[in-house]
Amino acid sequence: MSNIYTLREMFGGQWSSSKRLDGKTVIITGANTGIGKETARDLAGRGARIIMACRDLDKAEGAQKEIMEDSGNQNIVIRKLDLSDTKSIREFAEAINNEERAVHVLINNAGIMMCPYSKTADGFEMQFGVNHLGHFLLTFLLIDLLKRSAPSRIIILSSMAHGWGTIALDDINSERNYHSRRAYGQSKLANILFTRSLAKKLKDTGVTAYAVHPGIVRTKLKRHMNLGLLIMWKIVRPFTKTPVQGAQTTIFCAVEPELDKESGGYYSNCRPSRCTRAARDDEMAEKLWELSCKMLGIVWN
Ligand SMILES: NC(=O)c1ccc[n+]([C@@H]2O[C@H](COP(=O)([O-])OP(=O)(O)OC[C@H]3O[C@@H](n4cnc5c(N)ncnc54)[C@H](O)[C@@H]3O)[C@@H](O)[C@H]2O)c1
Repeated sequence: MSNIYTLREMFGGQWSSSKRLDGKTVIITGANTGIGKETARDLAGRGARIIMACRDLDKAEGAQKEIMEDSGNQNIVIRKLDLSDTKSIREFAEAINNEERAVHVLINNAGIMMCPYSKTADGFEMQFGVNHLGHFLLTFLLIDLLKRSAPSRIIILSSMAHGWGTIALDDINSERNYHSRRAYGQSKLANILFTRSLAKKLKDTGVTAYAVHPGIVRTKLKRHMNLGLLIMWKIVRPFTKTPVQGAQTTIFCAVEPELDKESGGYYSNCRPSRCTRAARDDEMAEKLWELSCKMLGIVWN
């Protein structure tokens, strides 16, 4: 990685704000566990209508009940969304477009990390397919509603692991060259490049976009980590964040009024952070945009 992160950037960071979100609607993907669930709990406590976009409805129901009890907010709904299947994404977006008058915050949170090679229902490499392409399509399908709801925000969970990857434009689905750690890095790099392109294309629409590194957080995300990384994880564990701490930068990007004036940046510990040179490559961001549209068979200028 070409970046050096300070200890505070990697492990620290607290932020607090009493800002309310009454009357606002927030969609959070992967809201039944980890960072997504804690984000949902916090924003529910601020009065927002929360749409939990989840793959596993049984797990989501447990989380919904818990969030309702904790926040006293009954305006928490679950909708089925499997980001590894474009049919499911289209069905989810169609329901939202038919049922919701407005969406003020879209939080593209769901993710998988370092899984063995597999493909989505549409034949895309799984990490790129779920972490980037699935959210790219979801954002595309909701963008008109987000524009009509402006001021509105799109928050995309990336990672400091974006430094592990490059975008393999010609070889994105290949099993032959698959490397689980690099593929995760590639998908998280794509998250930042997508955020940058979104900010440019949405200029003057009232819709702003932010990429987030949540820190190193104690969630189930690490289930596919290899031995080397698991040993490293054990060493740094005392310095890692709880899911509540890990949710703070997402919450900051969702509610901080000052961020109305910014778009396209990368945030960690509730402030702008450094990303790698590859993540600031606007030419690559444009190529990735074109590739994503081509793979998904959509036109989005
Ligand atoms: N935990 C960390 O240390 C860390 C560090 C950097 C970035 N992140 C990012 O934060 C985000 C949240 O991760 P987390 O740590 O809370 O992990 P987690 O495993 O606890 O939660 C991930 C969520 O994504 C959902 N998901 C996975 N595949 C899905 C699919 N096909 N369709 C719909 N939902 C799907 C899961 O069901 C789960 O709810 C991810 O994007 C991750 O890359 C996490």
